[in-house]
Amino acid sequence: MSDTTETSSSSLSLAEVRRALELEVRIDDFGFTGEGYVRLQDGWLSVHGALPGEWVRVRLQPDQREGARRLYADLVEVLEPSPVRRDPLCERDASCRGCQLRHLSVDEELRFKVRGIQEVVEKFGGVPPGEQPEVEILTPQPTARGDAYRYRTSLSFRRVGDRVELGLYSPASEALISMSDCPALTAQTQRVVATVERSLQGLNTLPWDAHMAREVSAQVEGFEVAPGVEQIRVVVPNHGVGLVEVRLTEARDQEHFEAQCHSEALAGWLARLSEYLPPQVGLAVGSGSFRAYLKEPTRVRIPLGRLQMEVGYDDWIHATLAPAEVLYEALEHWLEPTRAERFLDVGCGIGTIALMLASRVAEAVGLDQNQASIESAEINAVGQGIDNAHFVAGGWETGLRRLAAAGERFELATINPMREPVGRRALAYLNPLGVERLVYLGPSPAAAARDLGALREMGWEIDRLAAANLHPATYHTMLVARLRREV
Ligand SMILES: C[S@@+](CC[C@H](N)C(=O)[O-])C[C@H]1O[C@@H](n2cnc3c(N)ncnc32)[C@H](O)[C@@H]1O
Repeated sequence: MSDTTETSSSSLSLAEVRRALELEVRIDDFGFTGEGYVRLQDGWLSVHGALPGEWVRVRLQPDQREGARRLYADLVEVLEPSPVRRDPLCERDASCRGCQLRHLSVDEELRFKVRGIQEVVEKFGGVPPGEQPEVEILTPQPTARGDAYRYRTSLSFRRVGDRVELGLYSPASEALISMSDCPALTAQTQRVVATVERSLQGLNTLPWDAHMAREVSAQVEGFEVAPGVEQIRVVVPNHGVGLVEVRLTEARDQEHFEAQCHSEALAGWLARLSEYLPPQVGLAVGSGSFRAYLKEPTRVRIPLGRLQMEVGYDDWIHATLAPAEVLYEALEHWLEPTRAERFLDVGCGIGTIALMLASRVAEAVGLDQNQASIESAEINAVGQGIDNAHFVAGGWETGLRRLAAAGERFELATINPMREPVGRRALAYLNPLGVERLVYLGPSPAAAARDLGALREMGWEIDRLAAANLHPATYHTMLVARLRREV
């Protein structure tokens, strides 16, 4: 009996798919995370890397969950390619899965992102497509291959027998996926990753302290993690000033952390790595809340538009530069600020938006729950000579309530949360704060659309929408919405 089943896909059932080793199927549409999916009689089949309309040969992944309505298969061969398929120009495309849309033309990728925004605004925001403003696209120019914008990457490290590996875990590969020539990284970041990778080879021959090895090594899927070294984080912005942080397995306390740092083996390797790194790239060792800097600079400097932002290691910051600059530029334009107005930056992080707007408004105030970021924002205000921007620490609800109780008023605001909705209770303070124009920047479109739904019920109207392409070649999209309220 042949292992390959040929059939028209939607007539298949989950049980039939489970029985087949390989199948030939027609892909129906995109799934939420950019994978191709096939509608089955009683469920779905997801195929990473397959495009709608394509006829493909797929192999069912092993160990699928009993009773699941969604099954997963790997793409074996594209038998009839879609006209919008492009060469991914990346050898690891099939195994890495970091860029889910790398095989899609840029125009189609942007259409996919616009459609995603329309769908969530309808589903969670309660606005039918016919009543939505047209979804604009905010994307770096030129989009060409849509790559090489990432200047930050966190890589795992492990030792497998005689080999060392530095890279990313992938559901499609046993080995860590090397990032030293990843086309999504800027050339400078690639170079530093390659340097660290080369220097890591030396770890194999280091005389690890037996006690330390016992203390900090762990077994992960049968592989021994290198004693002491868990993860390596690399940040290298445009003009080359960056930092490599070697993350040690969790330290119990300061003493334990220092014992790890000073172990002869690790210290030797770190000294060697420090010599290999370009002069502007600093080196730090960290573990949970402990960090020691071995080589300056201790803070990263990031050019953003006309600002030079200093970023501490506990601060949130975009992982891509050129797309973030496009977003900030659009934001300034969308807010229509005037010198008579006050501006509130909710979820201000290191203060980028407040500082960018400060010269165009009477006063800018930033709110964030991360005390370290508030301190960075203050440093950045002083560093840029801006004296009409102030920053306060606080959570969404407590922070906004405190501002409202103090009688503060703002005509303009931005809200920029992480991937969770801000929630109705906190959003309700925007009205007593007097906010009239609001731009919402939502890294999770579904979460953002829930907040938009809540705001609409409080009298806000969405008058502009955009899909911001902050992570080209991936399915990630930021929802940007401008809202107005009659006061
Ligand atoms: C996506 S970052 C935005 C940073 C900033 N707007 C920028 O453009 O660089 C989200 C920020 O929201 C803050 N945040 C997350 N949850 C929060 C909460 N419950 N209350 C206040 N701030 C919060 C985080 O600390 C983080 O700095």
